[in-house]
Amino acid sequence: FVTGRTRPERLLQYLQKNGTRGDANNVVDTIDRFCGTVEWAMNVGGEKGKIVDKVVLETNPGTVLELGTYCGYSAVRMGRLLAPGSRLITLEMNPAYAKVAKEVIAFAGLDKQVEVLVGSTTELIPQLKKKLDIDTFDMIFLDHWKQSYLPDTKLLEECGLLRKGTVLLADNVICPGTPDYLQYVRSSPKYLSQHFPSVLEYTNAPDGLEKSVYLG
Ligand SMILES: Nc1ncnc2c1ncn2[C@@H]1O[C@H](Cn2cc(CNC(=O)c3cc([N+](=O)[O-])cc(O)c3O)nn2)[C@@H](O)[C@H]1O
Ligand SMILES: [Mg+2]
Repeated sequence: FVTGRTRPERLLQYLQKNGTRGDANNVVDTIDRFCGTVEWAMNVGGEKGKIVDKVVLETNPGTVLELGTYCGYSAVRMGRLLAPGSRLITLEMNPAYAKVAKEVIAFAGLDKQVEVLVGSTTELIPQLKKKLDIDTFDMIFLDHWKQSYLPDTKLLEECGLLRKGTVLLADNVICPGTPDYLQYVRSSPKYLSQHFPSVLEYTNAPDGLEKSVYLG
């Protein structure tokens, strides 16, 4: 048994005990085993994760921005598929979670490709161009507070961080659900959206991902 105070700490302890350091595929499988057999956690998970893998491989992004790192599962899942020299920036406002995520990402051997920034999206998004030598992102993964998806998408547009063809991939558009975000990306002429039905991580409850291409 593991003795961490918080769920992310228990997940990290389980990984350190049962995982293979430097093997990102094994880290993904080990976290999925923890969540499937010991304790549920809000990672995108294995089923939806296969759809994330497909979109990342099709997009082959040089720069990825993730909103809501949590334990770093999806950062490792996407980071393991990036071409050498590509970068994934992930934003996490909870310092304790960010600390766990940094250790999970380092355990997977991806600390060169993946960078965790601690702070809220509202505070960090306007600073990204200055902080990083990144002009626009090729892909955005939204997995933070569901009511923040829409305002943060508009903020990304206003800050000029999207370009023609940027792929937005949103988790949980069915469960817990992001109705205002879905309505926006499906009705706005600025986006071309596609829905990928799936199940909520580690359960058989209906959920799904929404892939929306920014048309500029
Ligand atoms: N504006 C924000 N800026 C930066 N980090 C944020 C922000 N909002 C939440 N976070 C961070 O995301 C992490 C994880 N998180 C994600 C959510 C929202 N996600 C869910 O609530 C969720 C819930 C379920 N579920 O209930 O079944 C399943 C999922 O896949 C989910 O992503 N809340 N905290 C937390 O560490 C939090 O600090
Ligand atoms: Mg999620």
